[in-house]
Amino acid sequence: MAFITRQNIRSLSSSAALRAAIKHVTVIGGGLMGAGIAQVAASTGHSVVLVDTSEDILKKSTKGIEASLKRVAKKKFAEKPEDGEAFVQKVLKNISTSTDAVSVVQGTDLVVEAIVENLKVKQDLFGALDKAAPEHTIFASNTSSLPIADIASSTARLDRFGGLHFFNPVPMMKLVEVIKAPATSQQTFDALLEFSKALGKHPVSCKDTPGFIVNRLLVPYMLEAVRLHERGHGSKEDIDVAMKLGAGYPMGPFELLDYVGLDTSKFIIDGWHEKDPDNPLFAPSPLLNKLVAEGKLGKKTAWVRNLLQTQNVNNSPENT
Ligand SMILES: CCCCCCCCCCCCC[C@H](O)CC(=O)SCCNC(=O)CCNC(=O)[C@H](O)C(C)(C)COP(=O)(O)OP(=O)(O)OC[C@H]1O[C@@H](n2cnc3c(N)ncnc32)[C@H](O)[C@@H]1OP(=O)(O)O
Ligand SMILES: NC(=O)c1ccc[n+]([C@@H]2O[C@H](COP(=O)([O-])OP(=O)(O)OC[C@H]3O[C@@H](n4cnc5c(N)ncnc54)[C@H](O)[C@@H]3O)[C@@H](O)[C@H]2O)c1
Repeated sequence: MAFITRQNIRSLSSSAALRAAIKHVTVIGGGLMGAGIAQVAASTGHSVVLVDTSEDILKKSTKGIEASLKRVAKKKFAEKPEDGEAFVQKVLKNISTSTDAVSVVQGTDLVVEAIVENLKVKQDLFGALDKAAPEHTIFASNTSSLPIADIASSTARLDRFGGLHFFNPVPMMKLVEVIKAPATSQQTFDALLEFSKALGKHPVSCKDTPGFIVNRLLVPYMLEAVRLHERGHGSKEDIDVAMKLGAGYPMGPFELLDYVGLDTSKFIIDGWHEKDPDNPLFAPSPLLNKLVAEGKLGKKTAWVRNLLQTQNVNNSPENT
């Protein structure tokens, strides 16, 4: 039987407090991933504040969440559509929005960051939030490819910082990679595992290594598909069909690239190329660079185009 000391009572109670505490979640970034994370957290009874840089973006995010919730409700409440509508309204009530991350983190238990895949931008954000958030608040990044320890280095809460890597589309994909950086405390890691389970997801434990588990395998596969096509060894369509019918993947690599977003994919490989410049797999792709420069980002381009039209910012032909 273990002796109960003042110290382990303190650590047990703070561990329980961390676990019990995640009720209020701030999701930063209302794009593809942030909107999905906010939706799933709100659907599982968490109170969520979704933050982005403009009211217009937040309006689009909320509309996207409502549309996705309706798809979920249609299936879940097939027999009683009126219960489905009540479910959608109840979940939406759990979500509020803001353009001021620093002020909203003052009342939050967990921050999940899902902004652009750029180390400096993420560090700046967390550096500012660290000064405003309460002691107990856990910070987590949804980064696809950046080391969690590098992002956390702009804060003074290395023990309360981890990775929560969700998959796209968040409402459908069951996996969450929970990343324990060298300084992440066991309490924080456990709290993130518990939170993932509370969302109805299946967490796996990851070390803070490049690409964690999924992207360490997926990114080289997708890059190899692009290289295969660049060598003229297969059309995009044939490669997609081959991987769907031959390997049983739900989407081919080009379809998935389009779904993930070409900008995010470019950020990922540019970052890996910088770290491993002699690896030909990570060499820049002129085609990818051209498409991103033209604002052709894949499936989300339609979303961005709608947004620009709403804002009436730029309807020039190169943006259409
Ligand atoms: C040289 C330069 C090249 C650069 C290459 C570098 C590449 C690097 C890229 C790495 C990217 C990493 C990104 C990230 O870190 C990790 C990821 O997220 S990877 C992506 C993981 N996701 C997938 O692999 C998705 C695979 N696809 C699927 O599982 C399915 O296709 C789907 C998305 C679930 C859709 O299913 P389908 O059957 O195809 O289509 P349906 O439309 O019929 O949908 C089925 C069912 O699902 C419901 N549904 C779908 N989406 C949503 C949603 N958003 N919300 C709610 N519900 C949804 C839909 O209603 C259907 O329901 P049903 O009708 O069946 O009741
Ligand atoms: N796209 C994917 O399939 C996928 C999957 C898993 C993880 N991720 C990771 O999730 C993160 C977000 O990816 P995404 O696809 O949702 O990108 P996205 O471009 O769809 O959305 C990013 C959002 O963040 C907002 N934003 C940027 N800077 C901000 C700031 N300082 N404060 C508040 N909001 C800000 C943007 O306005 C945008 O709405 C990235 O780190 C990406 O690597 C992406």
